[in-house]
Amino acid sequence: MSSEKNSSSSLTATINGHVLIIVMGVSGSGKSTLGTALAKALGCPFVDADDLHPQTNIDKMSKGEPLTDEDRAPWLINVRRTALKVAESDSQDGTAGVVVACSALKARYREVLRGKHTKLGCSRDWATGGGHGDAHLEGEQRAPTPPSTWRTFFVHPFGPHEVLLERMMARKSHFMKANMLTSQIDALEDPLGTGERDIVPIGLVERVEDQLRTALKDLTAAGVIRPIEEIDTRNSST
Ligand SMILES: Nc1ncnc2c1ncn2[C@@H]1O[C@H](COP(=O)(O)OP(=O)(O)OP(=O)(O)O)[C@@H](O)[C@H]1O
Ligand SMILES: O=C(O)[C@H](O)[C@@H](O)[C@H](O)[C@H](O)CO
Repeated sequence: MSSEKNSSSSLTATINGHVLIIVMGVSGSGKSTLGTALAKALGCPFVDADDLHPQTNIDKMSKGEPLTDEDRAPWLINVRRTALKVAESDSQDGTAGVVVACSALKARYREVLRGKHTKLGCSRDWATGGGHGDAHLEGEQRAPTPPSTWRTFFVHPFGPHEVLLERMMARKSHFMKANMLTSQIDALEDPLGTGERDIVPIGLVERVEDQLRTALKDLTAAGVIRPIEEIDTRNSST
């Protein structure tokens, strides 16, 4: 990504290599809001995983029924594959990046999003097709074979349930109603609790700009992105 592309925003950085950044969390936690801001700051595309849910999933959630592993499995595979495709089509100067807003509530879901083969607690290994192969899946559902150069990072806004509830109750036209919050919280496997290392925790009640600053700082420390200033310095010395 070129620094010129990012120059309109005050908080800017650039992708380092091939990077998939997933803003995860329960409904109403601010994934879309922070994800959009992060993508803008990085000058890379943004994908909202809610836009990739099949209509059956949306209908189910709209009726107040939580999704199951079986409902989420093909969707998660599609989220990763779509995100990489979008990033690759926007790739510049040997770098490719994309920011995705996706609930990614369970550790096994995050494994699928990292491109690792895993079972999701159902009879079939959705990521690999398991012992049955993936011949039963139609083209769009087939497991991706991600290039090994891709690194995946999760940014996780989390905080008090009362704040989440307040935010969900304030939005009127969203398909996900506030009565689904408990099931979302029950499903969440805290990525810090599971010892996952590619996680950037973010305070839910902070201003979006402060959340963005923390995310950029921690992703820079992890070597996933580079501040624009660093790029400019490097360019001017060559
Ligand atoms: N840092 C913040 N401070 C105050 N309000 C926020 C913040 N981030 C998001 N919001 C508000 O909270 C609500 C939920 O945010 P958002 O839609 O980004 O969450 P989400 O996790 O993508 O939700 P869902 O997955 O349910 O669609 C929105 O009304 C948004 O404006
Ligand atoms: O895994 C899930 O249960 C879903 O992805 C939900 O999290 C919603 O789609 C989203 O949060 C919209 O409110």
